[in-house]
Amino acid sequence: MIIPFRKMHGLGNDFVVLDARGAALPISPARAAAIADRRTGIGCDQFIVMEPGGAGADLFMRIRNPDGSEAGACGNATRCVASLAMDESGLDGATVRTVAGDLPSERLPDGTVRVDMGAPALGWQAVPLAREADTLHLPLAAAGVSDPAACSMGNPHATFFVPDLAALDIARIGPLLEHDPLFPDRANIGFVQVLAPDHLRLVVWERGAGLTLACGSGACAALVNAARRGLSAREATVSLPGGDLRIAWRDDGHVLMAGAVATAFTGMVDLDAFPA
Ligand SMILES: N[C@@H](CCC[C@H](N)C(=O)O)C(=O)O
Repeated sequence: MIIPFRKMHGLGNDFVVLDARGAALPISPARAAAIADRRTGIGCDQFIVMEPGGAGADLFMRIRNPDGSEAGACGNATRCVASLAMDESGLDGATVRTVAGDLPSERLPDGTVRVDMGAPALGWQAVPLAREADTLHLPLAAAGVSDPAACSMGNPHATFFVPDLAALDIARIGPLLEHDPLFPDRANIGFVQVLAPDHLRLVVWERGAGLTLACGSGACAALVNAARRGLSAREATVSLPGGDLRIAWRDDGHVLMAGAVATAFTGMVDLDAFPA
């Protein structure tokens, strides 16, 4: 079965996007993982399938990591597929339905796309954690880092605050922390250096994906956790290796994320060339 795909990205956090709105596609976790693999497939940080949205949504977005696991949220992919939906409708707004909820997006005058990621969940059961703990100060540490804060943005995040990101070996400690028994569903692990109350520098070790150039939900979690700790304002620029996101934690609890999106290229993929 040969079908078209799009390669999209938000700040270098890249996605293979398939369109299953017209007809269901035979995508197993193994097939998604093989296509997402940069050595054997097209390669991407997340494998995205657009499905029919149903009433009240422009489309449903299914998210898989390169290890085949399904994720509840992907902020950058949400902005990418919302941008596609807006291109199709000619409107400046679109709602993307995910397993974690409906996410309204809008195109801003400067061409960037802003998504309302909803309210973070701050309770330990919601993250989720394996046992009761204060999500503002998790009992968790690894070489050079300790005392993270956690929240869910529809997916689990822990955020460490460090004086110098360059001093960390994130490729070594990231996987250890992702798989810590405190996280029954594993977790995305963010490392934040506070540059100013309105400017955070962030690197994320993503669950099921590893180091990425940007993680939208991780940027939201970083701002939420920094603000909860009194380390930042409720609105800040979050600088990631791939570029900047503007994050605002509104007084009504919703977190807004704005940034660039792009289509890198389009092509055709033979699904039968990958494991069923
Ligand atoms: N890149 C994403 C997050 C993708 C999912 C994550 N790895 C998970 O497993 O929760 C983003 O932009 O939010």
